[in-house]
Amino acid sequence: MGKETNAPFPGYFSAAILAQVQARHDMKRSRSRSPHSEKVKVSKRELRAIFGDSDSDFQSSEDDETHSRSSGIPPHGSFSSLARGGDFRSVAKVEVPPNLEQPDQDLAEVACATSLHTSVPIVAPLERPPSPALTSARKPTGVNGLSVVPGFLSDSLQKYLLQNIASSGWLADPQLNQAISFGTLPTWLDGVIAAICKTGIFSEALSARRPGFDHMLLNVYQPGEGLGKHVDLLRFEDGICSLSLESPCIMTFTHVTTEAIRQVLLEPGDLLCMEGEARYDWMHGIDPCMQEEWKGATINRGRRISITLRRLCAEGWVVGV
Ligand SMILES: O=C(O)CCC(=O)C(=O)O
Ligand SMILES: [Fe+2]
Repeated sequence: MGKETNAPFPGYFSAAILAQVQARHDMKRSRSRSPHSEKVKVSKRELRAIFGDSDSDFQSSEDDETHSRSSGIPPHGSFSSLARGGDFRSVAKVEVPPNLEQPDQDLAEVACATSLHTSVPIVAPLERPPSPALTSARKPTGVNGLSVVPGFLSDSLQKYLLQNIASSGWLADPQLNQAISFGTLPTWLDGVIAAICKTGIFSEALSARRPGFDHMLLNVYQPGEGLGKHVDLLRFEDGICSLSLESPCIMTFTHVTTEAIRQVLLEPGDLLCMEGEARYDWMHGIDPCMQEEWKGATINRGRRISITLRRLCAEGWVVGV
């Protein structure tokens, strides 16, 4: 497990940026383990100093504290952090402008977690993975571009993913509730990603892009924890998926202009996909509560883990998660 340092929350800058900003700043390392956050400002000049003028081809490696730029090597890395729902979601709503026009302007206030592991290895799979369902059978959702595929992950595949998450060490510290992997994703996700691209859930163009996804966000929700409603940041391309593990929940979609509301039940093993309208015109969120009602049945909210798969836009590698 890596050492603990302060570092910005994911939510503003890409994981690679976070690692580099962190290395550069040697930011206010704190011995405190409490989950509160603090703020730091990052300017364009600092980003320039880190990346030079180009916004591509930098490498972030767990073995390389300096995170040097390196052409031809795809950026990759992973870390886990503490991002307590409220803090993270409220700050994550603030958009960092994607253009870096004014040289010395502060780009944003970046919340710093007081507990973050920067050197979490990308682990090899534990065993041969069970095959994911190659189904595109979906429930109607009432939102254009929103698909839910119930039972996409068999019980054994859910177990396989959970075992690999556990063995990754990302969440070994119970205080940590989020992990990010970007660039080359853990190989134990390969089968699932390939299956998502083959099921025909997404449009042809999105299904055909390679890599299908280059950013994984793992969220752990303790019983009763929710997720503030939001539209995913624009530094991610269209075509976003989330896999549900361990506990059911109801996800609420709220239209950004009409405020129309639609809800979907997400059960362990379900795959949720957002494309087009669902991705851009509707916010999604999860109510914080211990119990909720779904078609006359009571849903008890235990611990839930979700794996969100996304693809960073080209400029997303520079300014944003
Ligand atoms: O937990 C989920 O299924 C979705 C998470 C999510 O929307 C996000 O992290 O942006
Ligand atoms: Fe989201």
